[in-house]
Amino acid sequence: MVQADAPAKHLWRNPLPLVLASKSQARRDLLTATGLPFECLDASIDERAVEDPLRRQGGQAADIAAHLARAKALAIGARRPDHLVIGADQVLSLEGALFSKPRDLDEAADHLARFSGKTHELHAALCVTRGGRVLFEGVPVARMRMRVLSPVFIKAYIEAAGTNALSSVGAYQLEHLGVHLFEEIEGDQSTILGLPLIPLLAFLRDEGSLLG
Ligand SMILES: Nc1nc2c(ncn2[C@H]2C[C@H](O)[C@@H](COP(=O)(O)OP(=O)(O)OP(=O)(O)O)O2)c(=O)[nH]1
Repeated sequence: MVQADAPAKHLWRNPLPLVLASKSQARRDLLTATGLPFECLDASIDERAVEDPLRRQGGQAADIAAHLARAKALAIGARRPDHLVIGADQVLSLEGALFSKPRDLDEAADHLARFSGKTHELHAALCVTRGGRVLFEGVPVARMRMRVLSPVFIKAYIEAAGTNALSSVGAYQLEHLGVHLFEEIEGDQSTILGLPLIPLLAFLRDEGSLLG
């Protein structure tokens, strides 16, 4: 799918559209908001095969997210060797423990109970490749101070959010009901939603594909 009539196509200097190596609706929506022409392709990599050895070696959240973002971009880059390909990945860390997307609503409730009253970090890795070469990498971090959540609130929140609580690493969608969970947020909204747009657009301007 290439965004047909990209609103910001006049800013785009590259004859080829961007490629987003992702199945994430949040990432697709974020890149759509930039108005740039892009195509979406699901990288479908075996994330466990990348992540598990790194976790066994004591890999940190940022390092694991960076490896996964790079693997996704390179996987799709093999199918689009002339395009700029964007890979992204997000890992949540809380006091050294790493969290992935909850598998079911019970686990989502368990995650929220563990995050309650504490500050967790979202490590949002971004990687841009072309022709098998990594051109840009970065892992911006957002710090999310969650308010103290009662078990009654968590139950009601999970019932209201439903399966949307399973589509993100923190069991919340900040732009929807997730906003009820927080006392304070430090970081860019696009970093929190999983595709850091500010550093991405800065790279694209420096690289010459985007009008500066
Ligand atoms: N709508 C929404 N999504 C969020 C939020 N925070 C994180 N996410 C999403 C973005 C990603 O889809 C997901 C992070 O999981 P991953 O980095 O493993 O990506 P995912 O497997 O979803 O897609 P991908 O690997 O890019 O095909 O969480 C939020 O506040 N709102």
